[in-house]
Amino acid sequence: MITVEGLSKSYNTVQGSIQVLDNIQLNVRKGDIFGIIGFSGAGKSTLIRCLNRLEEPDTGRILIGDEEITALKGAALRKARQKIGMIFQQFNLLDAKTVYQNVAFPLEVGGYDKAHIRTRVREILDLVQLSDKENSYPSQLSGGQKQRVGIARALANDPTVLLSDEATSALDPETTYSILELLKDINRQLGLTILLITHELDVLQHICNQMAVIEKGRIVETGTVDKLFFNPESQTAQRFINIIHQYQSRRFAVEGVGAGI
Ligand SMILES: Nc1ncnc2c1ncn2[C@@H]1O[C@H](COP(=O)(O)OP(=O)(O)OP(=O)(O)O)[C@@H](O)[C@H]1O
Repeated sequence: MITVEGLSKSYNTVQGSIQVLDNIQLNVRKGDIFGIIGFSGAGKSTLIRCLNRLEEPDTGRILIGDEEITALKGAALRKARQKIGMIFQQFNLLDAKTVYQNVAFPLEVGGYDKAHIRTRVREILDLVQLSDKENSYPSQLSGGQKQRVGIARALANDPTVLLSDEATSALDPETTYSILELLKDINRQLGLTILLITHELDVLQHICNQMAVIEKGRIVETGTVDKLFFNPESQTAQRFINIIHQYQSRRFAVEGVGAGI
């Protein structure tokens, strides 16, 4: 469903060119919830933004469904982007528009008629359990509700994949779980392939079946999420797992037998 071959990307800065992604290879199957985990600065956001060409890769090929994204430009690229839903850490909602208008926006851009838009927006707001908020403005919503609007907007055009750029990082743990559960439901109900980036093992553990570990712009490990927990191979994966082990052993030292169980 998503194939990335030989993707590299550098940024020009006042200090010169810095290479942020180095020969990335990825293969995400249809129906996967695929998590890319890495520490801050590893290149996660750059990678996910290259997938829909919000960032322009230097080299490499990106295929999503039947489309070779890296071969498209102009109107063809804009059309292909309509089938790539994306959600963001800071939600990126239009503050001057209501919930209804935010979700309707990509459908208006897609040129659908008003009756279709009305039916689709109501259907999607029902799916994300926000039907009672259609006339509210983003400023009147909680963080979790704002992200539900973000998800509804991303789903409006019936995308083939959903990209999540740290979508739960700005949310408290309880709200994070409710959003992750919603993404899981959407994956199950719609069979939608989800690719997410995160720096939280919890997120990976909670919803992903497959993962890749990114370290200094390179994919250093891929496989199932269970493999990451039981047999971490890369330095980054081992650092993530060590953080959990240290936390558990400290709790054990403070609380004794049964701590953390
Ligand atoms: N527009 C830019 N211009 C120059 N350097 C950039 C730009 N965007 C990102 N970088 C640099 O590229 C590297 C990777 O950044 P990126 O945001 O992709 O990492 P990340 O893994 O998503 O980090 P975080 O978890 O902190 O968001 C960092 O060193 C960052 O400073």
